[in-house]
Amino acid sequence: MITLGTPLSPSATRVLLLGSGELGKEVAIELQRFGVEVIAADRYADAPAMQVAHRSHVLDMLDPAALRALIAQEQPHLVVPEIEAIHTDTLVALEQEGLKVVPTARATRLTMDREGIRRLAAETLGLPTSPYRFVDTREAYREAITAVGLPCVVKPVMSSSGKGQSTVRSDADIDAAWDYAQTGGRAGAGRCIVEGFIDFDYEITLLTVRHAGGTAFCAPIGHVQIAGDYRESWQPQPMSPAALQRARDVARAVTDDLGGRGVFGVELFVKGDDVWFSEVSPRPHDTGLVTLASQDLSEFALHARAILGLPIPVDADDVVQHGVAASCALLAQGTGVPVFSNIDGALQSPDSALRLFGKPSVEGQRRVGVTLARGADVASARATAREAAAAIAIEWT
Ligand SMILES: Nc1ncnc2c1ncn2[C@@H]1O[C@H](COP(=O)(O)OP(=O)(O)OP(=O)(O)O)[C@@H](O)[C@H]1O
Ligand SMILES: NCC(=O)N[C@@H]1O[C@H](COP(=O)([O-])[O-])[C@@H](O)[C@H]1O
Ligand SMILES: [Mg+2]
Repeated sequence: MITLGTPLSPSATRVLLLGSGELGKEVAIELQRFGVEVIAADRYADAPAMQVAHRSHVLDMLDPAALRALIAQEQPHLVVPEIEAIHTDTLVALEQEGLKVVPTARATRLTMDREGIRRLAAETLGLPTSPYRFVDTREAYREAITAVGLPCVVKPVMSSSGKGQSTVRSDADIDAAWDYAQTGGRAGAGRCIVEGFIDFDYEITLLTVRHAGGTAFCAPIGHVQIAGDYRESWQPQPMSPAALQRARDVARAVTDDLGGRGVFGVELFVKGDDVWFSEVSPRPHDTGLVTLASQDLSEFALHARAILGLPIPVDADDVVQHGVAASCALLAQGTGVPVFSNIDGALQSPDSALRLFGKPSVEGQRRVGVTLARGADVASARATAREAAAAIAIEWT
């Protein structure tokens, strides 16, 4: 029997979000709907999830002392990591003292660092991945490129949304890719992965939910990435039965090993019936924003239910899906505080929807919203979502 308290009272069920971006915002909303007391933390003030939380904290979550102090102060019943910029060894230590981390502190530590999850998947679980090397110096990096071959993909071990990531296609790209990896990650200069390029037909995110009643799968989500960052996603991605079965087998192997409860975004490359494991988020995934339109319980609602130990309605092992839907990231390019216009134009189609994240400012390029659309097929849902995003004009104040 699950009990939930009343927020802001001594009986409250307190959840601390470590990371308060757009994904955390939707998780916070779903937790609020259950009357959970939500505490949001991030590196900057007025982050999206902070705007819908009961209270918030600004800190460097990579600083072990600051992270420990926050957890000591808030005494959360659950800690929900939301971004790849957390001192996870502190979470591992605190879990030993009784803290509950979603899905587990070990899963958070392994997936926070590309080396942990890659070695687990490829070397311990024996799953197919791209060939790879980890490097700390420019010299080792050059040797790794020779060993792995061109084209290859270079990424800081601690990064996300393509930050610090480049594809090296010719010798001329080699030095710039190293320099960007040293400056563009979420945790400063340091170790990188060099991955052989997989020439896939398409890539998917397989949202996998570990919940009180077992493991459930959402329909596969197809997506397009540019410079390592998601631009469009759709669900379901058509797949051969063999490829879908392999994808589920890989997702089950990885998530069984990581353990705990919650949504996992298992990223896979597919060519014909072959499937390669790429990486996994032990939490809702940006490409899974499409589930805000395609599923009765979005990936955020599923995460909230799963981490609270609540039931997930499934049909066999499948999460119910309404039909074809798509999402398109709204990117802002500029400096300052964005103002959005022609929202009415963007929402002309009865099949479209919009989420503006409320990020307080932009410097350079930043994802600030997403459009959602349903459609008769993938092509029309994508077109509607793209048109809605393109209709929005951004000005700066
Ligand atoms: N080895 C590879 N071969 C081919 N394409 C790749 C490879 N590695 C990455 N990519 C492309 O770059 C995208 C982003 O890579 P990856 O998921 O590792 O980065 P990320 O920064 O962790 O992104 P996110 O946090 O958004 O998932 C992939 O979805 C894929 O399109
Ligand atoms: N691919 C991972 C991903 O999409 N993470 C989402 O982006 C936010 C950071 O955005 P920001 O860089 O604009 O602050 C994170 O907090 C999370 O919500
Ligand atoms: Mg990824």
